[in-house]
Amino acid sequence: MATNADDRVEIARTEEGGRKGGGYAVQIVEGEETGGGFKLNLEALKQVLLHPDVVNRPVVIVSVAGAFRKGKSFLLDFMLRYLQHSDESEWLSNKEESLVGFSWKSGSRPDTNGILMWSEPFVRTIPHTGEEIALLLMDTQGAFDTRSTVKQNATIFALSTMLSSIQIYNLMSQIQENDLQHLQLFTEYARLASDYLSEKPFQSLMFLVRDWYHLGDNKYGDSGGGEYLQSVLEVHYGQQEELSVTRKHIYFCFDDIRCYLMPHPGMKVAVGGKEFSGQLKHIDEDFVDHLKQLMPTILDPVNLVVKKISGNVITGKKLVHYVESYVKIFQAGELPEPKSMLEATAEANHLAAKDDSLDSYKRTMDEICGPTTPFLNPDELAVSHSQAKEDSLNVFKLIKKMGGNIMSEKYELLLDEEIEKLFLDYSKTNDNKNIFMAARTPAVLTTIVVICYLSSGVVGLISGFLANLILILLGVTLLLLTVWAVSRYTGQYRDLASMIDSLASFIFEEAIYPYYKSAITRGSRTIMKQVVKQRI
Ligand SMILES: Nc1nc2c(ncn2[C@@H]2O[C@H](COP(=O)(O)OP(=O)(O)OP(=O)(O)O)[C@@H](O)[C@H]2O)c(=O)[nH]1
Ligand SMILES: [Mg+2]
Repeated sequence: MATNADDRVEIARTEEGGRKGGGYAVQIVEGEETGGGFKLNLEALKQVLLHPDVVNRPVVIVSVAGAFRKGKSFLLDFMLRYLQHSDESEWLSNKEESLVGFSWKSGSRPDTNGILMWSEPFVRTIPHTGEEIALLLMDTQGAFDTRSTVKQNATIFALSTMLSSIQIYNLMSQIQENDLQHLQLFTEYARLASDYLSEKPFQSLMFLVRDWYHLGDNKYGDSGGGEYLQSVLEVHYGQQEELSVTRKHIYFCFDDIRCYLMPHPGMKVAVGGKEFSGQLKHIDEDFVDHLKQLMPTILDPVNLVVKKISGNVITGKKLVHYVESYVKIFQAGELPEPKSMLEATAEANHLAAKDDSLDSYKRTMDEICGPTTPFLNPDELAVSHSQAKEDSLNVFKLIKKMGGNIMSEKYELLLDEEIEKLFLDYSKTNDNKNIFMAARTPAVLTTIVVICYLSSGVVGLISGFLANLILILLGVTLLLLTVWAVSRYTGQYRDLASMIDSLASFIFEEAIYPYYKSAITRGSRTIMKQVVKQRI
């Protein structure tokens, strides 16, 4: 029973046998076969949410999510049957009827793809407010199947949590710590996407534990579930921080959290087979009895929770816009990539190793050229840097890390880059300690002032205009020198002082230093010639 819209199973509209209504599963979100993405089927979404019974009515959306192959769609089809019967005593009376609606199947291969909604809404009246609402059912792709990435699983779970007002977290046998961790990861992803970081973002959550065996601990049903949930989600003094953080996060995310413990449905249901198509005659009585109790616990109008976003009641029409914008957020690639446990641990290992190695480099370099040490010859500094870098890379290699060579190479490159950046800072600090370097700007500017002053006198004999120009240059240079001195003294206008430093460096490198060098060379040549002459 595939769930593609092309070969969907349709329930023909009927008023007979106590069952009223029909419909079929509509694919709202479709997972892509390759590339790991998914796409929104806007027309299908509008078909459900702009249905005349839904468009202007507040909606209640009941979603079932959780790991794959755990009877989610099977359960939803019982919800459908319950909702399509007006008489509660009758809905489970036909023992031969096949279970139809959302596609379900036995076997080990995943079935449901993306997110589906039932095409027909159920209009109900909330007793205490008298409000008429449209109830919609939502089926989701099972998480952790062999074809989906962590991101796809997180996206499907997050989207169904963001869109539903009652999320049923379907689990097998018990609630395990990894189930809570996944719920934390997925709801955190949903919280990021919905931007509701400071308020309770989601409404009702029900842990539905299938195949509950531990009757000695807790009884089946709502009250047994409540006690069990309390023991699992308890936050107490002395609890390890990691465990209490997960629990606090879950409590924070939902307005209301419940749990229901379901009995095993019997081997015919669990194993499946050709003659089993969901008929009640093959299902254990205990399970059927609890279906009778579970359905009103979730679907009785007294227990329905109207969909609200930021405190505002959401109608079908409004929900279309929310779905569109939520899907865009997930597709835009702006959210951080959710990681598998191994990936996250390996990344944390590598980050810690990189930080330790960087610290080792900093310690060595601080000893050699830290703020309290005197100026060091730049060539010697470069040699010390190479040695410290090599030692630091060795520290990184020696630390045991999870994640393999490819990840290590990536972080080694990062470490290398960060060390080189640090070296630039160390070089700059070292240069600043050189008093000749520090005096370069005032020396260059004073030289220009003196040259201008002397040359203006000589040039004044030939041209008054040129002499005036030189005096203007002298004035400007004096002004720059004053600004530079004030900035260096007061620590203000540092950008301006840096610009003057750069200008002075440029003049020194391009105009003064070449003359100075050639003068020195010429001078030494003359001295050498005189020495040679004297010797001859
Ligand atoms: N053990 C056990 N099996 C169940 C239960 N309910 C349904 N099943 C069986 O589980 C199998 C899978 O049912 P589905 O409803 O297709 O499961 P699903 O979680 O929707 O699976 P995916 O769509 O692949 O995620 C079927 O063989 C059902 O008969 C249950 O409560 N306990
Ligand atoms: Mg399914």
